[in-house]
Amino acid sequence: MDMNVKFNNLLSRSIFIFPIYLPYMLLIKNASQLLTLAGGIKKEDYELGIIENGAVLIEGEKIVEIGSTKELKGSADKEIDASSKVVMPGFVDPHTHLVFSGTRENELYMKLQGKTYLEILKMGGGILRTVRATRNASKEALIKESMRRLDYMLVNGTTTAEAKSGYGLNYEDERKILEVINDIKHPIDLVPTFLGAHALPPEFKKSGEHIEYMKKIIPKIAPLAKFIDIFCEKGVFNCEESKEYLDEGKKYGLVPKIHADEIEDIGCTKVAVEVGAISADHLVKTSDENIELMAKKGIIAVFLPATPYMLLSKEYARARKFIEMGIPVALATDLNPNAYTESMQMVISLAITQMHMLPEEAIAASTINAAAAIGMKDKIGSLEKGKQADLIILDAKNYQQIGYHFGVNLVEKVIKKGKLVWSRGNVLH
Ligand SMILES: N=CN[C@@H](CCC(=O)O)C(=O)O
Ligand SMILES: [Zn+2]
Repeated sequence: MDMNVKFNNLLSRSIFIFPIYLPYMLLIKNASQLLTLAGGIKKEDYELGIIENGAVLIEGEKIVEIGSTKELKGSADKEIDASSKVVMPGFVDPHTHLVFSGTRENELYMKLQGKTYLEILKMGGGILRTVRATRNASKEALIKESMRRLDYMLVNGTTTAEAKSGYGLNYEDERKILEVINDIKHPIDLVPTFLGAHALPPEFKKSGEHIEYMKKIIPKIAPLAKFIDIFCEKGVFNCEESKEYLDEGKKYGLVPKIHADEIEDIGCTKVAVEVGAISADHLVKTSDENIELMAKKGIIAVFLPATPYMLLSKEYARARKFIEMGIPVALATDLNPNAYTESMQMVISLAITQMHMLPEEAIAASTINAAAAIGMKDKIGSLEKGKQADLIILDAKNYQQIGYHFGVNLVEKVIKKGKLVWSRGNVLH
């Protein structure tokens, strides 16, 4: 048999054996408003990029085309009609403590009697109460509890979230939490943060001793995390300890984040600037001078309005000041047993009503800016060609209804990596 015939036989057999799968094409069409959020993370850059009667063409896990329904219709295997709905990027939640055991609703009574967050912590409640419960919980139990929270997050429109350790405060239990974050199987993509310096555990008398212990375990724990974080606060960890601990994390490739100025401004944003943090979070008490410092270094401000809300506080981060200073601002739930919410829609409502952010600013802060706060703005957070196809379809005629129509879940469908993973009425993932 001559070579040619042999080659043709081989080719025909190989085509037969390895049929080439055409990737699945999905078209989301007829959106009353399609928000692309393409453009950037600073006020003067980003725009909602609204397309009336918009459509998104998805191939496999990626967005391949954005445009009007007229341009794109008829080009997919499956179509989802988004008539009189808003279509936008899935919410990104850049600050959560979602892996924990036990709850602290009892502390509502203490707050109602006027006890402060730090007073409750000093009494062995707060974070330390959750540490005791989480240390006693098995990895399996933590996975089970976290899956329920992730399901609530998904149906409320979150498609990517950061998740911190911080309720172990020793090597074994910090590792256990980070393994849960790395191993859990859920449509929501998780980004792990090592928050070993979250509070002073009972085994140490001085905060400096705990920092020394945590610095020693960083080499073993670093492979399980992308970020490192600390609760820089009066009576918890001071600026010097924070800088030392974050700098040690950087040696092992961990990108710094910092809980700053939640209760007092002791200068933690200065530490954020010195270590080149990707974000500083809370910022309720940040002084004008330190806001200016953050502006110079382009550090992303992450606001967590659900925390003052659940601390019965009237004081929220001065979002307008940060925005006027040109600082990119993001929003997050801060999901934890003190601020126990999975809803980015509730956070958007609080950002508008309590921090006077414009709806457009709050939406950008919950998508593209939030993606930037976890180093993922090139992959998610906006609807652009080549980005991951993470979208949500909301029962809203226009985007201003998000935050305005509050206390309910407006999300009707969630598409994650090009797949419909949740549709109101049944769970598909
Ligand atoms: N303040 C520090 N850490 C979390 C709260 C954790 C907790 O209270 O369990 C926060 O960011 O608010
Ligand atoms: Zn936090």
